[in-house]
Amino acid sequence: MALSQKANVAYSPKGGPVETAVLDKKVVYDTKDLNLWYGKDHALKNINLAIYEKEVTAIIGPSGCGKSTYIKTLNRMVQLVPTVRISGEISYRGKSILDKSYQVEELRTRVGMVFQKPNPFPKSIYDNVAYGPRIHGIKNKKILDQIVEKSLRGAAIWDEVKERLHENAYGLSGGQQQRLCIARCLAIEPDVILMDEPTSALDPKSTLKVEELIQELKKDYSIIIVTHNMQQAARISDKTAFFLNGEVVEYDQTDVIFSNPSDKRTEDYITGRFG
Ligand SMILES: Nc1ncnc2c1ncn2[C@@H]1O[C@H](COP(=O)(O)OP(=O)(O)OP(=O)(O)O)[C@@H](O)[C@H]1O
Repeated sequence: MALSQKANVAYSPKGGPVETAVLDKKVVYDTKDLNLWYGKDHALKNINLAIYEKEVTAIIGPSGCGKSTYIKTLNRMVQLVPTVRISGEISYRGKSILDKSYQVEELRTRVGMVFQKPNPFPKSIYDNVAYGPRIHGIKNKKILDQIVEKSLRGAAIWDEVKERLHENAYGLSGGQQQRLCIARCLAIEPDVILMDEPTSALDPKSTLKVEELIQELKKDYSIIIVTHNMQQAARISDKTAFFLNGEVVEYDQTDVIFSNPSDKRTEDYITGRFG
């Protein structure tokens, strides 16, 4: 069923919420008329996207269309690139994050990120997960133990590592390292988890585990995932945005995007005609 036909959901096909008051789910991120340039390269063009809480939102599209750039605007990581220039607005929980007055540190405690390649620190499994809480001033060993166990359980890796918590994280398999990175993310109790192709370096079995984990995590977190894997987007996401050449071509419920897209370019992409 198309989003717009659902009784309690108001929705604009181009991405913005129409009447947020009648939505049963809150908007976590609202992006309005976002444009981004790397020097002269216009990488994001008039992006309008409302992202809802406790859902999985997939960002799909061919290489170089701006998917990673977009999710890196959501935690302001993209502004680490010196040539970047941005216009438009992104609000997170109602506050404009592009405003100079917005404290980026606050955003980073609310929004975690998982990257394409697992990137554990060269530390023990325990210290990887305890790192964020320690930075936030938690020193009590009992509390840290609890956070570490809860986060590793939350990332569905506790049983595999509970006997080796003080061994180096580099001794884990790639799939385990990725789930450890998700645990590290959960330890700061984020609101949102950004995932940039989190399974592209993993084998099918580990991919499945991470996908199952994402399904579990969306009960408590809002997840935005960039993926090249169309089946993955179809399997795990609630909504899907199709990006092309820096624009959002179509954004809708995932089943609509994959069964009844309204734009020919979306259909061509999901049926493998290009990209
Ligand atoms: N740090 C950067 N400096 C300059 N240009 C960049 C930078 N990062 C990305 N770009 C450019 O911005 C455009 C969008 O890139 P982006 O990485 O967001 O695309 P993507 O859809 O995530 O691609 P992929 O699927 O290959 O990861 C590309 O033209 C790319 O060359």
